[in-house]
Amino acid sequence: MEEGGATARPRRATGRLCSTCNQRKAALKRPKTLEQICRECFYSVFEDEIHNVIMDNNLFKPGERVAVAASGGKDSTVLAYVMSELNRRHNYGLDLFLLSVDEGITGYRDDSLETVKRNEIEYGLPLKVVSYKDLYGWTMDEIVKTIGLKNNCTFCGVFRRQALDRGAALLKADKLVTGHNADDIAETVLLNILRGDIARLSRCTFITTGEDGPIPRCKPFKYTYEKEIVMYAYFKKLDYFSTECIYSPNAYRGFAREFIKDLERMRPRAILDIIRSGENFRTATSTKMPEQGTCERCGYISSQKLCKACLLLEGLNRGLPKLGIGRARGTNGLNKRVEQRNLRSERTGSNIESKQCGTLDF
Ligand SMILES: Nc1ncnc2c1ncn2[C@@H]1O[C@H](COP(=O)(O)OP(=O)(O)OP(=O)(O)O)[C@@H](O)[C@H]1O
Repeated sequence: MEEGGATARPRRATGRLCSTCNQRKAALKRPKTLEQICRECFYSVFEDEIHNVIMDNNLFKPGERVAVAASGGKDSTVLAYVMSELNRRHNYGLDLFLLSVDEGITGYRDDSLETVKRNEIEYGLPLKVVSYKDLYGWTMDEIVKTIGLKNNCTFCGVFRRQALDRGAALLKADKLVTGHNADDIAETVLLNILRGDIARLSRCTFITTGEDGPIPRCKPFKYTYEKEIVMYAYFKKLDYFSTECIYSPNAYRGFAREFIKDLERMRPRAILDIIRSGENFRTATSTKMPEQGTCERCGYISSQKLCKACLLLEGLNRGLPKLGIGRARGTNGLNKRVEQRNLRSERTGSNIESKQCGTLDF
């Protein structure tokens, strides 16, 4: 078990009094601020910070139906728990639901869905499960059998994004919330810089996205550190699933993640500062940004004639799985060029995108 990683046990504080209440013994060192703090005060600051983020950003309105994207992992389990606590405590007046996507990964998602089903009962939140098999006709197991491990995260990320929207529509949800945390966002800022992806860089720090699409999605954990989420889940003894996806050998993203963890070890604020840099990033007015339209085939939002999910699906169904892999840089009509380039690489066996990468959109 890696020290300080997402699965690490909290570091114990050393016999001092809690720096917040000055009464109880400190039980941990808060990763975000390095304060020695007792459990009770940790729960309070953790929950209050999330409540303040929700209020300051007007994330919800009373009466809204909110789907919590629940994978069974630590982030979304803590999110479901904290959302239902805050909803009750502060009378948000929200109708909360759990929404899970079954990607069809045997030995991984089937097990984590069992966790979500237990949480459905424990938290009293109705659960809706949508599957890749039903939506697209393919499970990830079948996709990986066809395309191998390379690029499988692209299929999974693109399909999941749309599956969550479709599931939220079935629930008639007004908003979708995901468990993306501060570390995830800092990592995505870095990856978008490394890829020179200006369009995504400029929107990846937004706390709410997709307001012009079918269902806005929000990230209440935008400023919440992963280590604190793990500690919270650990101390509260929440029931979550902690195995890594069996198909995610994403070396490039992993490198960015490790880099951020190293920075955090030296200076915990580094995570917040990377997010702030992303927030303050401005694009030159001369930079051409993609125009949002709808997919000709499925009607889902897309900046191209066909959305990425339809392009990937067409590739799978035509036996040309590399068809939709790679990046169309935003301008209309590029779909065709990406398609032609990928068909060429399909024939020659080379691949234009050597790194595996899931979607960098939240
Ligand atoms: N299969 C899924 N079904 C529903 N929501 C999902 C699913 N996979 C991911 N999500 C949502 O997207 C968020 C980020 O997913 P990611 O794959 O980065 O997982 P993670 O950081 O390990 O989060 P978690 O600990 O919740 O699994 C999750 O917190 C969750 O809200």
